[in-house]
Amino acid sequence: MTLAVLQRETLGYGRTAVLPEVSFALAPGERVVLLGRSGAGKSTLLNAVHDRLAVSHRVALVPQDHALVPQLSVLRNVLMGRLDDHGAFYNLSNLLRVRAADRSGVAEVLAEVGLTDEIDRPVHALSGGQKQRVALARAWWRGGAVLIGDEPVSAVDETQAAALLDQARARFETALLALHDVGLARRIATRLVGLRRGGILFDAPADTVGDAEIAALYAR
Ligand SMILES: Nc1ncnc2c1ncn2[C@@H]1O[C@H](COP(=O)(O)OP(=O)(O)OP(=O)(O)O)[C@@H](O)[C@H]1O
Repeated sequence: MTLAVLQRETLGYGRTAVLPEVSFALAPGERVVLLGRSGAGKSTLLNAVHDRLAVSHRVALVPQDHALVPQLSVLRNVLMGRLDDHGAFYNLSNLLRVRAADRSGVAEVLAEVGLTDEIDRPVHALSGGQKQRVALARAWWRGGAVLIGDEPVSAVDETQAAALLDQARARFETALLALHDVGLARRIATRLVGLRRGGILFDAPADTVGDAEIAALYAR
């Protein structure tokens, strides 16, 4: 069984093909990490898989730019992870006055990502790493079958990144992530996919991909 399949599909923008005739499948229980140089097409593939999956599954997304609302508090940004669970009236009234149960639920995920003291601060006043952790907390709050993350721990230190990826593993059965840190990729991935020059250079179980294969991805 697979959650999402691309079969010889050409992904790109307008008339520009970034990944011509690419094939990729994601199965339940897999933690797939995309590796490759900047511009190799990791976000392009991730977004294509997200678009297909989101039609039929609950997906928690951590986009590269975080997609937060800077003027709103951390609490309200995290609440947005479940906007589509409720009707407009619930969401609007909750925006004005957050229900106690929602606040305490969000406080729990904020504690996990180390943002307890930031719950009422506006997002624009946070550091880059704090903003990234708000985006992760929103995904934790949303939950779902699959986590899709585009460089989701790029702005935090390595120890924090490892802890956050461990949380991701505990919370989501299946994950598709783009990461630039190979050590972190090896920590979480069951499968590694290397993108280079408009195609997939390797797609294999993580423990079968050698360091030389990974180094070849980044060679000039
Ligand atoms: N919205 C867009 N419109 C046109 N071209 C785009 C757009 N987004 C990305 N591209 C191009 O597609 C190619 C792949 O970009 P993509 O963002 O998928 O790479 P990436 O591997 O995720 O890079 P990075 O590690 O820098 O995030 C690049 O050449 C990029 O310039």
